[in-house]
Amino acid sequence: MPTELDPLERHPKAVGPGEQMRMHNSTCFGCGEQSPAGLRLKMFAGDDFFVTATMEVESRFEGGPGVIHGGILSTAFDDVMGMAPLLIGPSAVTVHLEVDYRRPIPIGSTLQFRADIMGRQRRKVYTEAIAHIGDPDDPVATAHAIFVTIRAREHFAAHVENSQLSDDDKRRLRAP
Ligand SMILES: CCCCCCCCCCCC(=O)SCCNC(=O)CCNC(=O)[C@H](O)C(C)(C)COP(=O)(O)OP(=O)(O)OC[C@H]1O[C@@H](n2cnc3c(N)ncnc32)[C@H](O)[C@@H]1OP(=O)(O)O
Repeated sequence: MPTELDPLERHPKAVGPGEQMRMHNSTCFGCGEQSPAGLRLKMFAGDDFFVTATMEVESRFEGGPGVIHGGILSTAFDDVMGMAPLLIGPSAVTVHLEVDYRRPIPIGSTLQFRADIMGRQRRKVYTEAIAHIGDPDDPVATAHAIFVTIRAREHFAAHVENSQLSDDDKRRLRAP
């Protein structure tokens, strides 16, 4: 992370501490309620610059026998950390993601996430996150990611047609 950082300020329209974060896209594989096979992550704004989330480790997420698939875990980290920039400004997309897997995560467990904004420099937002099963001081995995803020309408304009969103939602996204 660079040493020269911009000041962090909570966005006036960000949801309040303790409130559920609004889905950034209802058909998102990570947090969307309309994603048929998604992770259905529920996320909450924390104080200052962090978000939390929980995820039931369902048997459909299995990788090795009886444990979570590493790609599923990194997807969850991506989405939880990707919500954090919304506390300080516009939507942002991942440009870099790294995950450290520390312990096997059993099917049937409840994973808890916390993602913190570490700093911002121009459009780059630096985040770190932990996943734990009850004891935040003993994480089962940790992650770091860099997000870059975008103008969402412009960024997705060429792709909205491929979305699972309803035609009405697609029209709303395209509206000026
Ligand atoms: C409806 C609402 C939905 C809201 C959507 C919210 C989704 C959140 C949850 C899901 C997150 C995802 O999975 S997102 C999906 C996966 N990610 C993506 O598809 C992103 C693909 N990448 C891109 O489209 C592009 O790289 C952009 C738009 C992010 C950036 O391109 P750009 O606009 O031309 O900007 P560019 O100058 O290249 O980069 C800006 C700054 O970032 C730095 N930068 C760029 N890439 C990297 C990198 N890999 N590692 C470090 N730094 C990087 C540059 O050096 C520069 O720093 P400096 O010059 O300032 O120093």
